[in-house]
Amino acid sequence: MSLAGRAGRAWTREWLRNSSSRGLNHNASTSRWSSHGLNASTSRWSLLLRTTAPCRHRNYASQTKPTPAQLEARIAAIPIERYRNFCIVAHIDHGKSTLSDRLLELTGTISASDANKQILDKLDVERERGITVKAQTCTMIYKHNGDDYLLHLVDTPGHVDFRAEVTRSYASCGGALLLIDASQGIQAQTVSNFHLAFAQDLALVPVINKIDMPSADVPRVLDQMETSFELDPKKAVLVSAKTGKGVGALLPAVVEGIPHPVGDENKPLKMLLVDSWYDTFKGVVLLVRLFDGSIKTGDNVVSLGTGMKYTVGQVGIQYPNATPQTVLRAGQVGYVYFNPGMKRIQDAKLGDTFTTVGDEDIVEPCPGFEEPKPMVFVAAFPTDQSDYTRLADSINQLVLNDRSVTLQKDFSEALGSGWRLGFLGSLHCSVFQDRLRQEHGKSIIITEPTVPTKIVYADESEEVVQNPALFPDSSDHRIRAATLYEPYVKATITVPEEYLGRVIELCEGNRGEQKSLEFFHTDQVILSYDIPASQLVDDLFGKLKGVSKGYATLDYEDAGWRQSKLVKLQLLVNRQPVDAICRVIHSTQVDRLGRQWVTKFKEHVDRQMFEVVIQAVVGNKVIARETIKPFRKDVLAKLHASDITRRRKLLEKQKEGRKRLRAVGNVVIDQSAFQSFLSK
Ligand SMILES: Nc1nc2c(ncn2[C@@H]2O[C@H](COP(=O)(O)OP(=O)(O)OP(=O)(O)O)[C@@H](O)[C@H]2O)c(=O)[nH]1
Repeated sequence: MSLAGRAGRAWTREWLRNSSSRGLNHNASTSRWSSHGLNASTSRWSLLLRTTAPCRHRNYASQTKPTPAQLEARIAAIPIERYRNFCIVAHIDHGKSTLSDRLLELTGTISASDANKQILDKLDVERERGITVKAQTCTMIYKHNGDDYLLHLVDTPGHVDFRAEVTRSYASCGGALLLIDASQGIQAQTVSNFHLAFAQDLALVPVINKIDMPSADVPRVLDQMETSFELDPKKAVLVSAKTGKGVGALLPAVVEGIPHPVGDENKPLKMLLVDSWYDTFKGVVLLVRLFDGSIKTGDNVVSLGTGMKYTVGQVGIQYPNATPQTVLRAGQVGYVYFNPGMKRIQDAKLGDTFTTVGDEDIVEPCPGFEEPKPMVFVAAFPTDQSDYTRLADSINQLVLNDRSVTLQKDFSEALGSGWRLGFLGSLHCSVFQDRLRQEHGKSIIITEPTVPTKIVYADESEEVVQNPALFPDSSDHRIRAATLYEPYVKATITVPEEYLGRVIELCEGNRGEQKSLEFFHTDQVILSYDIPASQLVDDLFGKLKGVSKGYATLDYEDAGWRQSKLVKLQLLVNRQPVDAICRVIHSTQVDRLGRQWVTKFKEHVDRQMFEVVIQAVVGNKVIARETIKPFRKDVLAKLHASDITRRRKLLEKQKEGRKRLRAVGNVVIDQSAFQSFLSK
């Protein structure tokens, strides 16, 4: 039976609730590009263009781009019945950004030369990695059967860490293009995106992309779509986003298959805050969806969430860059910023509703979005403490534009002052790390990613510990009577049957618990596992790719806390804990990790004038130990054998030196040792 049929709407809605409770909410944004001196709104769209090869064989005639005055007049003449708000959702790399680019060209919103200019202008983490981390939006005008249609397109990120971007995009859309790669077929994120859209009653237009590839197998994908999602194969649009083949049929399918938004321009303003980003000159810019009413420069509006009042400075649309408009109307998606500008990104609460001052009591707020919940934590320290301020400035700048990153000051005996940062997932964390490393090179130390732990004490009080160094020691009597919990995820894995055995072995080896296994095509399997989040963070995705020759795909959602046998593993150097090297892990992993730590740390510590003992311990129990023999400086080499007094004096001095260092436990370890140890 199909996924849709089997699961049913109730199940899917439950799935949606769970996935939104994960609170993924990435907002990597534009000032990142602004820091390179780029215009914020121009750069937002650049992500759409970054992976796009110039279209050499267009199979469609693109429409011409109107002047700003023509644009405004044309938009004003379009009734809400001819609006279509839609997004493109797909598994990672199935071609969303490339297809979006083709649609922009087709509607005359960009020209090939615009695209090339932007491609040349941009250099950023997403482009280097070829992934989208941020939903990008754009308005287009499309002439269909003689009438203008106002289309609002959202290109969503494919990677699971940025799912909140997709969830939020759905709030401003009436439908979605569900894009599937003709050679790969349905993959993990196709399944989860389908469920998300299905649960929100969104109209779906199935699109099969990459039909130009020699390995494309369209009948197979059509069959998968029908059996798994009960989608009518006859409704699928077959395209090559790369060559442009078939793309001309897509927008008629959007106009006919996706319903127009519902709203009344004459009612009081009801405006949902979908996204926001920081601009150095304008302050916080809001991406909004108008449900009712209209908004224009000079209007006084109020946030129903915070009660704060603002005067509108400018309204406009992304076309594809910020294009001012006189007015935004019910059903439209556009941007708004205030004058004076909103200063703090925290004041822009995603999911908040705005209305006109005076209408607060008559407008019902929209349901809103869940707050983001960080899942992966790392600590960052400057290698040289004199770099602290410089590093603080750039971390603050990055966090200002990515509200889903949490930031706290941290201090480590070993590494000095630094910060503890929380992220939505491993990719989110590594994109941020890359960004910091690009700017600071070897002058930054970043600790291994960890997940939080929940402690429920005997008196039923609870504590969530994000920094393992602050996890109570086993000598603390309260922890001995406490119950410990670790976060779990529900992982959905798709894999060809031939790798099934190895994937199951990997999941079980990572403490996974199988929930279901089903074939969704003759040789394709969907597996569902409950897995500890700590295992996921420990590069489960990379390992999965390894055992399946790159064919397995993974998607996950928060599955809450589970009771677990956790212990705190610490690294001691001459009996002093090295607080930067400390983990709360499952008891079964202690021996392996303990041995690994001491062996690896030994490699990075130079011999000293005294013996250095490296231990991995759980409480008082030593799990593994390594010793670095003292470096016996041959102070006597040059002395004549008969000079006994001088010989004794020198030996005494050397012994004294060793004793002093040992006595204070002050093993001098070069920071680069931590850097080499902590970098994988
Ligand atoms: N042969 C072929 N390649 C394509 C086609 N569409 C996209 N690609 C290629 O597939 C790769 C991924 O395309 P993107 O548009 O970045 O995919 P995406 O889904 O936006 O990626 P994420 O946003 O990171 O999930 C790029 O190398 C594209 O050039 C197509 O129709 N045919």
